[in-house]
Amino acid sequence: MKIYSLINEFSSLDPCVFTLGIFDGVHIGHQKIIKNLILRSRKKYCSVLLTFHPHPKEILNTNKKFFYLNTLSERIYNLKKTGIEHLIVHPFTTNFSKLRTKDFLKKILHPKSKIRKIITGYDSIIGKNRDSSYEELKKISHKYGIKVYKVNPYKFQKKIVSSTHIRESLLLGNIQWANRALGYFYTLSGNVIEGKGIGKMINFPTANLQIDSKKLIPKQGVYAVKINYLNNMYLGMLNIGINPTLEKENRKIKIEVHIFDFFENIYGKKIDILMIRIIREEKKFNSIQELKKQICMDKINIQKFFSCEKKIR
Ligand SMILES: Cc1cc2nc3c(=O)[nH]c(=O)nc-3n(C[C@H](O)[C@H](O)[C@H](O)COP(=O)(O)O)c2cc1C
Ligand SMILES: Nc1ncnc2c1ncn2[C@@H]1O[C@H](COP(=O)(O)OP(=O)(O)O)[C@@H](O)[C@H]1O
Repeated sequence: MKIYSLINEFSSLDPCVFTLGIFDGVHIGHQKIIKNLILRSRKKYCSVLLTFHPHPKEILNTNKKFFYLNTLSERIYNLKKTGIEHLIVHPFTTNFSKLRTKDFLKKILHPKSKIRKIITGYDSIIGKNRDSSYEELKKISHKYGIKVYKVNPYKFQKKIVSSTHIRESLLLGNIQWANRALGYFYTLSGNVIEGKGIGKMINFPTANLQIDSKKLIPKQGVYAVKINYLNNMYLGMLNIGINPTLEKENRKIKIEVHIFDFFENIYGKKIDILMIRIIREEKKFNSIQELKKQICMDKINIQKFFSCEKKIR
């Protein structure tokens, strides 16, 4: 896959099929659009996907911090896996957002453009006047003999799959719905940093994860997870929270994982935590012994859950 960092950098030499959107998460709805793109491009045309970064909500709603399902490199990685040939990651700026749909489309659709077909999601056109953008797109495309195909929204359990719904589900701890909508396990990746060293003292060492500050952290609580370390998969339990039992002042959210049957020192190493399901809320215990007892119970429950999961498969 070839990557371009500006629309102008991309000048297709071959006729192409084109789609555009933000694609945060590259979920099953996005995947449906991309499959359609590749299907319609097969053999005859090259496939081109135009995306934007940062997310428009991050640039336009500055009063509310925006969190991503995918970091940019994760998004690029997920898009690469779909098999598209050309990816344009154009910067999204306030100025760019002021561009009227018509003017934006003229930038990419003109008599010399090699675009032959455009695939769009049910709401994936951007531009200042977003509401009328689909009609505008059809009108302008028609003028240049470009065909426009609209892909219907993907629904799962009667709910439209959208990045916004997936973000909401993760914040509510509904990891299963989010995973089904994503088509893969929601993953927190980063390097292992030092904590307080209490984990080892209670026989539950926990690798503390430092993640990208813009990555969405699911609801606080204890989770059954899988861990990818050096391409080996382990089972484990994750706590997302403020450690109210031991931490009196620091309210910063910590992400820490105890990996089952694992004994290595992995400070500074990269791990990926694949979220499977929430087990319980984080609680404040009266003593470290009570906390330890609960973590022992968590281990039993999570191992039981994983052994049932294996039997089903
Ligand atoms: C599976 C699991 C569940 C946990 N549940 C709680 C909890 O309910 N309440 C709490 O205060 N801390 C909880 N913790 C966090 C522990 O307090 C924490 O792992 C311990 O303080 C070690 O921290 P350290 O890595 O900084 O040494 C949990 C940790 C794990 C791994
Ligand atoms: N099973 C395990 N799960 C997680 N980390 C482990 C495990 N075994 C050894 N470790 C190592 O121990 C460290 C965690 O020990 P801990 O006492 O909780 O210290 P810290 O507070 O610095 O995280 C991890 O960062 C990792 O290097």
